[in-house]
Amino acid sequence: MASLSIDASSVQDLASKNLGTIPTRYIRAEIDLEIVVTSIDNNEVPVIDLSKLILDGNNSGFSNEEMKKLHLACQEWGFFQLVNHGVDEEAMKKIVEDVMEFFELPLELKKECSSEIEGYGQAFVLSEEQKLDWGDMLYLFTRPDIQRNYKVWPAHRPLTFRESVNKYSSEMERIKTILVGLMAKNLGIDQHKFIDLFKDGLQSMRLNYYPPCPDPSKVLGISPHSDATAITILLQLNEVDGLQIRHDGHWVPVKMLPGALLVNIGDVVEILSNGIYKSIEHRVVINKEKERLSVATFHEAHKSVLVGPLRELIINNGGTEKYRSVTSDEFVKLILSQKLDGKSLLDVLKLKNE
Ligand SMILES: O=C(O)CCC(=O)C(=O)O
Ligand SMILES: [Fe+2]
Repeated sequence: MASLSIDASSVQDLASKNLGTIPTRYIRAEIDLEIVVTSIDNNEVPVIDLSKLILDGNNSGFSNEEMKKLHLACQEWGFFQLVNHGVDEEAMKKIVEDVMEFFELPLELKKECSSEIEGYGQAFVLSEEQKLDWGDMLYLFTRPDIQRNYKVWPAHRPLTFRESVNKYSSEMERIKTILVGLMAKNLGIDQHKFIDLFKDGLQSMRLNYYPPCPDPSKVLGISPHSDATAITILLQLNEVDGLQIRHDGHWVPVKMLPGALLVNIGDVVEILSNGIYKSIEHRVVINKEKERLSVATFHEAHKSVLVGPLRELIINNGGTEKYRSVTSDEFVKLILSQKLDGKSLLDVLKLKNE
């Protein structure tokens, strides 16, 4: 999402200039006050082993215990690390290499990918006063194919960029479908119907680059937010951690396991599930010495889906609907207006009848 109106320069470029002081637009006065939990028992993001949840012919490897763990993770954390996910290793390796290569390109070449909504730049820079995130991104619509706007994809280098994104994006689509099927099972609703809600939904990717910062305690890579999608699957490209998630009133740092994917429930699944699953606030903190890179793959529901609690889940919940229903067009409009006035989308849609 290149700047909608104001051109904030590349943070990567800014950071490379060894500035003595950090420009005030990046400095957050409030961060010091927040509590970060480091290593408290039971305060680690759940780890789910997907190989225990795949139904093979005779069901031999299937673990009900792992299913329960998944259900709890979606209810209480809104996040889980996924291991033994079976994503093609070559596809993982190639996306890592090509995204790294993209951000190493000279600024002029990266800027060729700038545009209004998609492309290279920063998220939603709407005013001169707005605090800025310490990070750059390349934001692309990746699926269905017809949504791709190759004008904002790198044209020449990395040479294999299109191929790598295509392969990785189809792997993410496959994993998303498996996961929503498992969630339906856990929610006690029809798996095929639930999977269909997300079939051919928009998939987009946000390639994130967070440069080191000489005073990391004063900046944020991404401000606290919940994802306005259905499901997000995140890949951290190097060993530098930085993601923190809200849990029990604290910020809990995620220690990414090598090769794992991090999955989180977005606002749409929170709403569809009538609040049984939670879309949790998260933010990114910055490292003093090292850059951090990640790829977030966002999966939306199909645009024909009404974003509102599913009838079966209202009934199971004592008949109380917790959110108002909106069409997907209205939902997109709300995302944009909520960015303008800084309100949480979930708060806007929550019904106050409890
Ligand atoms: O880089 C990360 O770890 C998180 C990125 C994120 O939250 C996002 O792109 O929405
Ligand atoms: Fe996010």
